[in-house]
Amino acid sequence: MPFESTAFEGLFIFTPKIFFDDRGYFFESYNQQVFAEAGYPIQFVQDNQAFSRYGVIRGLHYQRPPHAQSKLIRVLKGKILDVVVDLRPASATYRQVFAIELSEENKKQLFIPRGFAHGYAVLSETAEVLYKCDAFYHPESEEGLRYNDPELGIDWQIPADKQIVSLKDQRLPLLHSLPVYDAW
Ligand SMILES: Cc1cn([C@H]2C[C@H](O)[C@@H](COP(=O)(O)OP(=O)(O)O[C@H]3O[C@H](C)C(=O)[C@H](O)[C@H]3O)O2)c(=O)[nH]c1=O
Repeated sequence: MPFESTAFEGLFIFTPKIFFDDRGYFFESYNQQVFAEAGYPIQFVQDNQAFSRYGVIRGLHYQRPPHAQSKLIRVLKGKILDVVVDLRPASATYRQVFAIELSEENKKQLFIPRGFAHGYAVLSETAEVLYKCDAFYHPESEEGLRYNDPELGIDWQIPADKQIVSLKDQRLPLLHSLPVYDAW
């Protein structure tokens, strides 16, 4: 089925219907009406695209309120481990981690509501990641969480000596020192 909920409120997986024929395939990667009719009335305003090679870990990032972003993540080429951390204090899954493989092959997409830190690790030789955001980039509001925080114990599926992480991300705060926002 196209929409699969998760144990995390508002976090869901979208798998588009693929139309195959002898030329190849076609699918609607996003349709605002389909999402709205499924109960997800979303107004995306910005599309992002990132290319990375094996071992790159980007994240864990978010924009603090009132510039928080919901995101719809998909992989055009390659395979990633997509990871989110629930930063919503009122959530039953507060400070819990959800991870999923998104790939060119499975064509799965992950919708991430506002209030989550987001990151991904590139598991293939290279990966091309596309994602839609429902709020504009606001660099002054950018915050983040250390990808290898022992309190989270995320298995990025990349050997430590192969991990490629920006200096900025290596210096992000740990979960216990993160500001807490009650409303996202
Ligand atoms: C996010 C963003 C970045 N930029 C510029 C700023 C930098 O000069 C350059 C690279 O940015 P950054 O190093 O923040 O890129 P990522 O590490 O991939 O950041 C993303 O990583 C995780 C996975 C996310 O979910 C966020 O969307 C985003 O924070 O692109 C822009 O011009 N617009 C943007 O929306």
